[in-house]
This record gives sequence, structure tokens and C-alpha cells, in this order.
Amino acid sequence: MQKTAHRHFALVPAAGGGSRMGRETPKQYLSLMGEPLLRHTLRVLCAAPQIERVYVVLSVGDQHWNAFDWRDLGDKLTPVYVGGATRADSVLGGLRAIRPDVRDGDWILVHDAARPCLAPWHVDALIEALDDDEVGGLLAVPVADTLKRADAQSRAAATVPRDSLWQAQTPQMFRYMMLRRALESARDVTDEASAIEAAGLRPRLVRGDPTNLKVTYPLDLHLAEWILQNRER
Ligand SMILES: Nc1ccn([C@@H]2O[C@H](COP(=O)(O)OP(=O)(O)OP(=O)(O)O)[C@@H](O)[C@H]2O)c(=O)n1
Ligand SMILES: C[C@](O)(CO)[C@H](O)COP(=O)(O)O
Repeated sequence: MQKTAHRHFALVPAAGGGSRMGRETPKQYLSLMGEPLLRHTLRVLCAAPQIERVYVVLSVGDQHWNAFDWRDLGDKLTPVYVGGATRADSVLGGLRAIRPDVRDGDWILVHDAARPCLAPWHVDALIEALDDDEVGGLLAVPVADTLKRADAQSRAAATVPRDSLWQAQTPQMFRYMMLRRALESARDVTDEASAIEAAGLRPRLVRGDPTNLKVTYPLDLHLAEWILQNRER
């Protein structure tokens, strides 16, 4: 029997408030090289030939999305106004919203709106590495710095052994129903892989690189601009 080809969909949580950025405007709408940061993120996903549709999860009361013209990104892009109190709530709300469009075994690539420097080769590497994987996985980079655990006085109480430690990035890529069930059972997770791990599974770590940074603090916006202007493959 012909094996059903599993499709790939992107889900972009973009319903945060950006409190660590310290700006009135949510960081996904801050200007990066003259365009909203979110447009850089969505452009790469909409241009990926493997990805059928790109769902962007907005907060229920999002007042910014309609101020921009997104038509140049093509007809893959679909906003869903189902953001929640936490990133995990927003992702789960997005998964529930897209249920009519996807099959249980379709791949969902969850990618932070706040990671605008995602490159086409990051998407290609993730899909190439995981398409036949039983569990799925995520882009990540091995920790390069020595890690300290702080005490209440911000003094180094211990050094955390860094071998086999990786920093998780996004996209994180899992099959629709596995991911939805894992998130519905998980509590207080900060990424999708944590929910999958809590279900007793081991997501594959696919080596990315530090240019796929998450814009969290003000300096990160400048780093992102430098990366987009100077990065070569
Ligand atoms: N309730 C939330 C919180 C976060 N996010 C999204 O998840 C991504 C990563 O989260 P983070 O960097 O923490 O963004 P914020 O929550 O906006 O930032 P902060 O924690 O500084 O408030 C961002 O693209 C953000 O828009 C979301 O969709 N819904
Ligand atoms: C999903 C993530 O980007 C992986 O590193 C990270 O957990 C998001 O954390 P945030 O506090 O919601 O930005």
C-alpha cells in the first residue's frame, strides 16, 4: 500500500508581549532593517518549498498585525488569533485551530516569531535529519561556555559540567497528534521538546548554529541586524 506522504506545516507563536525587551510594542513587531521583525521570520518559512502552510499564532487582541501588508509573503500565510498566557498555551491553541487542515502524522515545525535569522539551510537540515525519525526533534547548538550555577548572592556556587549540554532553538519538529497530546498532558514547559520528553520520548538534537538567535533583550535586535546583513552560508 502506498505510504501516505507526510506534509510539513509551520506554526509560529507570535503572541508574546516581549517584556524582557522593555518596549511598548511587542518585539515581534519592532523594526528590524526597516521591516517588522516578524516579517523576516515568516519570509523564510513561507519561501520553504517543503512547507505547505505557515500559521502565525497571534494574541486574541493583537492590534498590530493588520497595520502591515503581508501579501508579498504569498498565500501560504494564515493568522490565527488564539494566543494564550504562555508560549505553550499559544502553541497548543494553534494546534487546536489548525486541526481541520492537518493529518495526525503531518509534521509541525514550531518556530519562535522571535527568531528572525532562521536561514533556509536551517530548515533544510532539520527536515532532512528528521523526516524518517520516529519521534522528531529540534535545532540546537552545543554549549561552548563554562556554565555556573549562581547562589542567592549571585556568586558562583558550582560549575555545571557542559559536556552533552545543548542550547535548544526552534524550529522544533514533531508530528501533529504526538505534539498535541504531549502538550495537553504537559505542565510548565518552555519548549515543545520538553513536552515530548515528559511523555518518555527522546527528541533528536539537530546541530544548528548561533546565528539562529532568539531576540530577547535590546542588544539582540542589533545582533540580528548584523547577522542578516553579514551572514554567509
Ligand atoms: N504567551 C506567549 C508568549 C510567547 N509567545 C511567543 O513565543 C516566542 C518565544 O517567547 P519569548 O522570547 O519569551 O517572547 P515573549 O514572551 O514575548 O518575551 P518575554 O518573555 O520577554 O515577555 C515569541 O515569538 C513569542 O511571541 C507566544 O506566542 N505566546
Ligand atoms: C523555545 C525556545 O526558544 C527554545 O530555546 C525557548 O524555550 C523559548 O523561551 P522563551 O522564554 O519563551 O523565549
